[in-house]
Amino acid sequence: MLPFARITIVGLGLIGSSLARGIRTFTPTVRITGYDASAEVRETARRIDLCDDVADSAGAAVTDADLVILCVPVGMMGPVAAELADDLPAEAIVSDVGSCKASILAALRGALPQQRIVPAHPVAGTENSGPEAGFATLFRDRWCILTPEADCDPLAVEQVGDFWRRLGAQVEVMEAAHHDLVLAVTSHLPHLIAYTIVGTASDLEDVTRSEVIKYSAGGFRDFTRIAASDPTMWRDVFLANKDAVLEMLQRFSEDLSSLQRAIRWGDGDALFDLFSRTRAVRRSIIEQGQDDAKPDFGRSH
Ligand SMILES: NC(=O)C1=CN([C@@H]2O[C@H](COP(=O)(O)OP(=O)(O)OC[C@H]3O[C@@H](n4cnc5c(N)ncnc54)[C@H](O)[C@@H]3O)[C@@H](O)[C@H]2O)C=CC1
Ligand SMILES: O=C(O)C(=O)Cc1ccc(O)cc1
Repeated sequence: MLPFARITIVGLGLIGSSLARGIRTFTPTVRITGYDASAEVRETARRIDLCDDVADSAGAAVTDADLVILCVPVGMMGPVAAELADDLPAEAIVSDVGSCKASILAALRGALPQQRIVPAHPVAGTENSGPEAGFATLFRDRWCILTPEADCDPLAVEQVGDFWRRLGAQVEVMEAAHHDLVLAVTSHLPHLIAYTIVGTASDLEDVTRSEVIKYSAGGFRDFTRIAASDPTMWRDVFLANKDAVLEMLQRFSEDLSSLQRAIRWGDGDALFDLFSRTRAVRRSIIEQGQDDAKPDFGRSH
């Protein structure tokens, strides 16, 4: 039996629209209601028939929901939860898809003190945004990490896990603070590095900059894809996961300094040893089937 009959998605961008498409494809009997603060996005959602209903307010979207999934930028999770609180059925489960978890859990709990809340983070995405960027298979063979409070109703956790498995995801349960530390190094720091490198290149004087574009290949090009990610989303992630990101950035800076020293003193062995270790990391990722050979971006939309 399906865990939920009526699902409301708040925020119809990349992740919200991928959820709507995934639900339609893999659990077609589920009734989907959508809401987005942007009238333009609501209009697009209606035009492309993303949901069964598109409501004109957050409250109206949730009145008969079994599951409400918040798919808005991290900094808007608390305000949106407060906006719909009065219209939420007492038995509805509230979830979200935010990229960091501890601050969102605190914000949702503050706005919805009595509600069953099962936060989630699908570790799947692209650099694109908006209702037309999503696709049904985005979550297939990707992790979805659930970070419920210790005293959360186990049935609610099981039902939300069941929901994500039906979209093709592999589900893991973890403490919110631990999630934030792990994702700080595997996702947030890489984005910060990409923003920095592309920013540094674009600060170069005009002539050089045109050469940067002309000869951009391999590594730099890969960084530009990540650095094209949504500015609102990533501003919120860094502000919300400040402590974990600063901790990982400190370690990264120390490691970068030691590489700088190895280059300055011609310590080829140090460089070779590190590059051999990192090559092994890449190979073990590929062996586990989490590689770019089956990327999010290359999937059929
Ligand atoms: N983009 C990615 O690759 C991934 C994003 N996430 C998380 O998913 C969430 C959504 O990200 P995307 O879908 O990529 O962003 P997006 O920018 O494509 O969509 C966000 C949508 O939320 C709407 N919105 C903003 N404030 C709102 C409010 N107060 N009420 C209702 N709607 C509102 C916007 O109008 C927009 O349509 C973020 O929390 C992000 O951290 C999680 C995994 C991957
Ligand atoms: O586009 C990429 O390379 C990503 O890393 C996608 C992504 C962005 C944010 C997340 O919280 C999870 C996945």
